[in-house]
Amino acid sequence: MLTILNLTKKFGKQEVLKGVDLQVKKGEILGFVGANGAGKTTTLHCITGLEEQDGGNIVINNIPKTHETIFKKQFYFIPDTFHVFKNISAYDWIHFVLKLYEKLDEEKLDYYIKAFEMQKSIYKPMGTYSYGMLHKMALIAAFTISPPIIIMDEPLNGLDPFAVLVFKNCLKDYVENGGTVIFSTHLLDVVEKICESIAFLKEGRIVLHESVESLLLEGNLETTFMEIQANEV
Ligand SMILES: Nc1ncnc2c1ncn2[C@@H]1O[C@H](COP(=O)(O)OP(=O)(O)OP(=O)(O)O)[C@@H](O)[C@H]1O
Repeated sequence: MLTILNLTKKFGKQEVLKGVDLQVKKGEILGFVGANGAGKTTTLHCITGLEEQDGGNIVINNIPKTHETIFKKQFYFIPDTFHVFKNISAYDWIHFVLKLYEKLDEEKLDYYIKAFEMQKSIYKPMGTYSYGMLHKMALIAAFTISPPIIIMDEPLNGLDPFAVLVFKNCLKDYVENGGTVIFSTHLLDVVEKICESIAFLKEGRIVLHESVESLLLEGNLETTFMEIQANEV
């Protein structure tokens, strides 16, 4: 579903991505982990076009990133920071996004608004929203669109325990219906519970991409993380 080959990116003289190679299969939920500053957000921004890559190829659902218009409809990206239109209601914003994706489905939208218990606040201006509410708004848009792949940068930040549970259930349904997910996180217990696989990014390269099940046979994810950090690349 997602193929990244030899992705490179520099900021000034700093080589942040040194040749990222990653394949995510259809139906996979991939936890994307790495130390602070490893380059996770940069990788996600290169995939989604928020940052221009220096080199490498990115293909989603057999469509190369160079076919920009159609490529952008293959994914929905939830960033870790939101650029908010302060006076626009979340409801209007979601409608706008759904129309862009040509996926306006009122019934499905209502379903997710109710699932995340946003019935009361969805008509309020986004400028009045808390960080967690903005995350829920983005999740409602993502699940309503149900694109081939949902890409998320630390999606659980700001979510209360109820919203986390709803998120997990929606994710399960989405994947059972053919969706694919990649999300960055520092929460290894979440990866353990909901991801099929995990990819470790270290110093600009993927150093391990394995099924969670097989890693758990060898130990816990925390130990694996610590060992990877301690080893030479
Ligand atoms: N716009 C930018 N300009 C200059 N340097 C940047 C920029 N964005 C990121 N960097 C640098 O690139 C490196 C990787 O940053 P990135 O945000 O991708 O890491 P991360 O793995 O997502 O980190 P964290 O887990 O802390 O969120 C860091 O050293 C960061 O300072």
